Amino acid sequence: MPPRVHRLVVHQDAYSLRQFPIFTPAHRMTDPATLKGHTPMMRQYFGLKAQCPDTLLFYRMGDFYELFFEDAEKAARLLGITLTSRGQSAGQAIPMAGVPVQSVDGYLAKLVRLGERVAIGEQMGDPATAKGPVERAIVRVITPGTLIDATLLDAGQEPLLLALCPEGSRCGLAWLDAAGGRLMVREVAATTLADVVARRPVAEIIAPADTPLPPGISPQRLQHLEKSDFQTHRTQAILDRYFGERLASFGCHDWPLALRAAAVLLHYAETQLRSSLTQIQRIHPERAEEEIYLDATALRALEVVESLHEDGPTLLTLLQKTQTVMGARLLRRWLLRPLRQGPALTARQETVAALTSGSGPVAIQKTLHGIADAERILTRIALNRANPRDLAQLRSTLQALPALRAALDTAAHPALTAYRERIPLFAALCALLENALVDAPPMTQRDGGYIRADYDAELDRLQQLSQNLQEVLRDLEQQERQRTGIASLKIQFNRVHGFYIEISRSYQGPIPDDYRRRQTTKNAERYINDALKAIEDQALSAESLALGRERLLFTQMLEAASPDVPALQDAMTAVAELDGLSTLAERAITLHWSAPRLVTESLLRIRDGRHPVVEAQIGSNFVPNDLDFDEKQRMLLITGPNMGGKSTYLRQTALIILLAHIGSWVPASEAIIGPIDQIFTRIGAADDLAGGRSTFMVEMSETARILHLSTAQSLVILDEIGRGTATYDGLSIAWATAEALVERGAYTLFATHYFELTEIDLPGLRNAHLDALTQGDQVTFLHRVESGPAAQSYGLAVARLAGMPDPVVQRARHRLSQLEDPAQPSRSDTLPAQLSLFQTAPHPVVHRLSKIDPDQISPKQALDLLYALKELTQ
Ligand SMILES: Nc1ncnc2c1ncn2[C@@H]1O[C@H](COP(=O)(O)OP(=O)(O)OP(=O)(O)O)[C@@H](O)[C@H]1O
Repeated sequence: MPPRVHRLVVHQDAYSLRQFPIFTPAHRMTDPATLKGHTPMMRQYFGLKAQCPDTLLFYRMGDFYELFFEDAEKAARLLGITLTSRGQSAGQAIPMAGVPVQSVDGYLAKLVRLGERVAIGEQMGDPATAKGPVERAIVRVITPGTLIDATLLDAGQEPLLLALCPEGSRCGLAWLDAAGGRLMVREVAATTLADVVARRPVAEIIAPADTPLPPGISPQRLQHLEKSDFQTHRTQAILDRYFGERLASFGCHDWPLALRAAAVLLHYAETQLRSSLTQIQRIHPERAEEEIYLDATALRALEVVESLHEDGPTLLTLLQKTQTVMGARLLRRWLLRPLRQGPALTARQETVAALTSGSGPVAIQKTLHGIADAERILTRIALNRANPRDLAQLRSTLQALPALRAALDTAAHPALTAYRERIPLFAALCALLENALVDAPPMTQRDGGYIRADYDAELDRLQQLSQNLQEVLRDLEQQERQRTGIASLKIQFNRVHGFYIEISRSYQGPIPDDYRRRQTTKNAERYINDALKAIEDQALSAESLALGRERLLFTQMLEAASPDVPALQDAMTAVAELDGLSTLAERAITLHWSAPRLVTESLLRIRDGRHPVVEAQIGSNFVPNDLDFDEKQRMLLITGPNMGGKSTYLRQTALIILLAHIGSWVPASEAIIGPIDQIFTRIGAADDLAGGRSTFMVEMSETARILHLSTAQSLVILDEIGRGTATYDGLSIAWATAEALVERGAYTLFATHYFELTEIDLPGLRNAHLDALTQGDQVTFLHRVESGPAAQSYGLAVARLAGMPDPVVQRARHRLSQLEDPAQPSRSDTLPAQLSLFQTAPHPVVHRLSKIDPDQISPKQALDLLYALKELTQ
């Protein structure tokens, strides 16, 4: 089936539900011929479904959201809910599945995690007054890339929506973090698009029809839109509506494709959310020349934010001591996008330095405790989707600000005073929230109870009325007991059936004439009479008036907060930065790190460098090592035993450089670092069977990328390349790669088990090895990097250490001595011939058979050969 292409219609007016542009493709069910014979309600359902054909439609019916037809079957499968059927429409039973409105969030969260899109069809009219089915409308479409509700979002994650706008050899990209209110853009050569997309996990992608699926993205995540949606005249109107004249000040006017992507992105998101994205105040251009490029492979191999093993430690988990979730997410963003030397990085370094001096970071950190996830709350306020608890959390955030500012004042350091200026107090808004909201408001407005007593006289009056009712009811109960003589009679209330007079079944006497039956239960009959009905009407109207009044007051509060949203967003950005930076300061002190020196000369000098994550696990047993690269000395070829610490040394160098470029201190006693533009890694064996690439193919394509893209300012880490193929092929590839990188002048750490490579004699290349001691068959790793090549190989000792059976180790030793001793039969007799790329080794039996000529051997020789072949199969 060809992919469905949606069309977005550009609207320039303010948004309202009714005028909202909807995707155009018509659902087959809206065909008048198909609709014939269906009930009015089902016709309404098909009308809504036609607006959002590729979604699961949650159709509100009273206290449930119902799904019908294929949606019901799919939801039943994905959510494990019961599939039933509802009456008949057009002569057929309608498959149906439903979820209670009260618990819908959990189900939505699950569907969104599975990458599904859900349309919410709400009841808009009053069921009591509606003729025919009550009016319904799609109030929003929930998609994985446009989440803003706290219940659907993981606090630590930032689901991103990405728009692509390719044209010729270039492509514009725009990412939206809808909940955080951030929009980032970039423009790249089409050849690097796949890399740039892979670097940042995205929840959903939109692109013009025919755009191929970027690698690693599941087809379900990609939405194709009409190409015309990306045309400049349409996109410009959207940008004008959002940013007007300010657009020119964002510094991305020279990126027309990125701006078009941004516009389509905004329009797509507002179409799903059915609201203008007023939380988006600006566009952040991401310029390649400002950042250190670390591709997805390097991020994975270095275990920066995700471990290669389930729940394993990462650099992020080591750093993640932030006080707020905003700070936690920011730290993650910093790690994914390290900065090159420049004012932004210098400012972070200066703040971290300021926070490590004086009374240390703890004074600031203590004041951050009460601060909630305010940036997401502000988005919900901007979109009119905030709930009472959101406002209470905003209140506690505002209440924490004076102490934070006081702590910044006390620190009296220019770097920190600058932050003080970025965090105003919002005293009026804080006072409003303190006066209006109860201490612990409920999550939803549904049942009221979130506005403080004494805040509004009218609300107090209405609430008084409904509370007095308790007394009135008690009086009536007393009266009725006396009048009827039924001692067990009770007057009660429940939400479904309202007020009732309950008479237990144990009472067998006559029931008063004015009692009308309301409900029968197992143990009792429930009645109502005129007196109780009058009280009920009064109560319900007082209650609904009070609820309405609370809603009105809440809306007024949101309106009062709205003008402060942009300034509050800026303040929260400053708070998140302070949290991130004070965490880096705390880590620097606790983990005994030192401030790196970023210099403009071409050099890398590390004294006593450590791998921060390995050190966190083994503590003082970690052996620090140095590294010295300068203008002349650019490559280190590292040999040494398995388990000696080669990979650890390689990775720690990359991590130290990464940490230095997020503004952090580093695990070394000294680090002097010249300009770095990119970090590349080729580590470990990973295949990509789903992508149709073998281990060796992955290894070669990663190496090829490094050879194409690295420069004299790049750090390149190569861990045993060439292993995945025949020895001589692998060795030759490793050799040629090493030579190419030396010529390129990239800072290269090259770990290898090919001792032959230590013979390369080129200026700029130096040999080093990881030290180990052997005694008999025992090997002790010293984990110290020493200069010169390793003296011997320790493979067999390590194999024994790993528990290989003794006979196998013995046999290997024997084989090794044969291979190493030139007097022994030549290699070509004992080993199959060297294999070239992509060939597989023939089985020894085949090898032996290929050498004989059956016409030339006697029956006796044939029998001997048969026995020999049999033995080879053992
Ligand atoms: N500097 C060090 N100090 C203390 N222990 C270390 C150090 N470096 C590595 N180790 C320990 O040695 C183990 C093996 O290290 P690593 O994986 O770096 O070895 P390797 O030489 O790359 O091995 P192989 O060649 O088999 O890949 C690590 O898991 C760690 O526990």
